[in-house]
Amino acid sequence: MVETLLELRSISKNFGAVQALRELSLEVPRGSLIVLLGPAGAGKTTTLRIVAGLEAPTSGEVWVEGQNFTKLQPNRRDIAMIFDNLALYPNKTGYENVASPLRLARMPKADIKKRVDEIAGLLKIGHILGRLPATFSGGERQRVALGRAMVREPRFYLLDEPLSSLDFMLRIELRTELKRLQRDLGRTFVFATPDYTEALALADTVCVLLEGEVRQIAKAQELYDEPADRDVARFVGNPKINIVPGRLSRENGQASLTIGSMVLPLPDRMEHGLPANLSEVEVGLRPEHVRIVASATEETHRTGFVNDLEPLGVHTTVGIDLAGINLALTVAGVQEFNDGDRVDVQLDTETLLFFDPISGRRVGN
Ligand SMILES: Nc1ncnc2c1ncn2[C@@H]1O[C@H](COP(=O)(O)OP(=O)(O)OP(=O)(O)O)[C@@H](O)[C@H]1O
Repeated sequence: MVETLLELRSISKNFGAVQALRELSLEVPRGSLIVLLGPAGAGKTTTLRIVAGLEAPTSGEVWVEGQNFTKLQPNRRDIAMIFDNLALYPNKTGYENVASPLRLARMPKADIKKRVDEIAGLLKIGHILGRLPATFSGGERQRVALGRAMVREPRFYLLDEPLSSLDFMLRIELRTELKRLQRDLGRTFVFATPDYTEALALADTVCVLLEGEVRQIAKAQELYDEPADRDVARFVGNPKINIVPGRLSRENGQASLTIGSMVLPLPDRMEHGLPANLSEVEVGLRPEHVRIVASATEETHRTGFVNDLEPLGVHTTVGIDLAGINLALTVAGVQEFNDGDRVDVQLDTETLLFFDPISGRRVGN
């Protein structure tokens, strides 16, 4: 069994009238990479600061390796917190920057060299270690800073949007390296980000924080396929999921779904698990689940009209009016459409998501 390294037990945090966290519970197994995913203001930084001891929870407890850390001084926790704007010593070489935490800890020189070389190899910074930071590119600077943070071996690492100031390509490259570093060295990471694709690329497990509450803890793909509620469904995925009102009905054993002026037969499998007393629902359709077809020939085919177009390079988002409702769909490549063009589409009724319109919780299988 994998040991739980960090456990947050029902953490709440109020800043005056603002409730930043509400009964947040989370377990982090040793050697794992957990992503805290949430938009700005969701409470990610507050959570990390509470774990690091920089902020006290209003209620709840922080347990590390089976000990109650809630009231322990930050400097006695032996937890590293890594931010986005990591600073380097400008008048020390790359090597001295990376080595500095080990020198402070009075590690023997030969051991320091071994550790720095290992980290430098993993971060591909061996060739710049002899230079001063002023000569580094942005990416090199961030790599050296990460090297300095990773050279020590604290209990675990808290990373607060550590890549957010880097440009897109560099961010993608460094996140892959961070993941490899974490795996190869067997370290434990709690990584906060507002970016779902980053979570997808990095995480073993994702904890979705919305408005200070844990809404779902799951594998990244599961958040996409089986979101716990409407808000998670909306937050995860780009372009955004279509969520439209619908009505379920059952006649002669056949379930159907009415959206706008359209009635769609539902596969038997879909009906299973939908509460029998629920007729008004909200229906979630991922943009890729609405497909353009050559002509409307089957029961699940419908005709709509283009009312919006957004070319995004590898794909184009096309807005259509379908039976009085607006839906966004994605098509590969750059597509030539004009406003008002007629398009025939197929709705993938197998993959529809249903939400209770009042609670927002997902219902059905
Ligand atoms: N010291 C503070 N005093 C008052 N309110 C605070 C304080 N720190 C955080 N908050 C509030 O708590 C909530 C959560 O903030 P937090 O910084 O944890 O969010 P976040 O998810 O990290 O967002 P971001 O991605 O913008 O950093 C916000 O509403 C914020 O305004």
